[in-house]
Amino acid sequence: MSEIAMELMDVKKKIGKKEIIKGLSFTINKGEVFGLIGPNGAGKTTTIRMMVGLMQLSDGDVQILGKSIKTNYKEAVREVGAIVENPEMYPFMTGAQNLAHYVRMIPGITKERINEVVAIVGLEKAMKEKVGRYSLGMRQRLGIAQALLHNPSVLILDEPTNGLDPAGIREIRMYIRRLAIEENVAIIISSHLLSEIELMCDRIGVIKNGELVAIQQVNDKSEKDNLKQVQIEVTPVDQAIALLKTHHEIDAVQDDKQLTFQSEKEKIPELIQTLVKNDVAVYQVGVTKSTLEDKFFDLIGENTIE
Ligand SMILES: Nc1ncnc2c1ncn2[C@@H]1O[C@H](COP(=O)(O)OP(=O)(O)OP(=O)(O)O)[C@@H](O)[C@H]1O
Repeated sequence: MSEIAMELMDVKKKIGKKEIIKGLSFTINKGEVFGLIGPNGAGKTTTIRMMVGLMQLSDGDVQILGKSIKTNYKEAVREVGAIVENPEMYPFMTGAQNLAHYVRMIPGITKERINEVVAIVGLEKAMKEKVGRYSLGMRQRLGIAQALLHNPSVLILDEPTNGLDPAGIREIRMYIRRLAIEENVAIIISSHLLSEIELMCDRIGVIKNGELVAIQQVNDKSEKDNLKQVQIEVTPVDQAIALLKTHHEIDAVQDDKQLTFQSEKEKIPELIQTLVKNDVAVYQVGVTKSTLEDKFFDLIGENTIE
């Protein structure tokens, strides 16, 4: 079973009277690349700011390696590396000087670790060059290296491909995938572009109006083709969500009175049996062919899907 790196538990955010995030719950595993996607204003940045401890939660909790961001802030945040706003880099200094400058602020980072992260993002040869001469993609990679220095369990990147040309996007994608595998970190990426994120993520969570509307596996093509979108109408809903999670490792999402999740068709009777055996009343079971892309067309509108 995969190890959970981060768990969002009914996370809510209210600013003034407006509820911006309305109860987000999902988990991200070590070694997994998780995409958070949704239209502009959906709540991605707000969610990420809460995940990294830059913004307080109004309700719920975020746990990183089981450490609560509310009750164990320092230890929880220690496990997170992030690029939320553009990382501060000095163009007149070389890559190596920038990292050395940054390291002065965090105790315990060795020279070996610096060399290690530089190698992970493939910037060995550019270390002696001034950052002002770097391409945007190289600057992003240096930012990623910086965020990795303290060996975090979770790396969070807000719109990492913003402003990059196709070659830069390809580069970042490659390093992100490599990072998840080699360092076994959980990587969370936000974007409003499906086409970009689909290629680098294992799973994608779709948010709209501060709510999670779908979670979908993406990278494993064979599995993706075999998976069905299942909707069930059940009570009590919370119990059904918990049962699917503990017995079958399924992340079900509440969508009005229904629960939606992905499953292989052959497994559906078994899932329903678990629910019924545990006194959950099942009123309806539906299977649709709706794909993630269809959802995006509904959600985001055609013109932003490339
Ligand atoms: N400080 C604030 N005060 C009031 N409303 C806010 C504040 N910050 C964000 N919002 C609102 O919260 C909602 C979510 O914003 P957020 O920036 O998290 O969305 P997003 O999905 O990251 O969008 P984008 O892709 O445009 O960055 C928006 O409707 C935004 O107007």
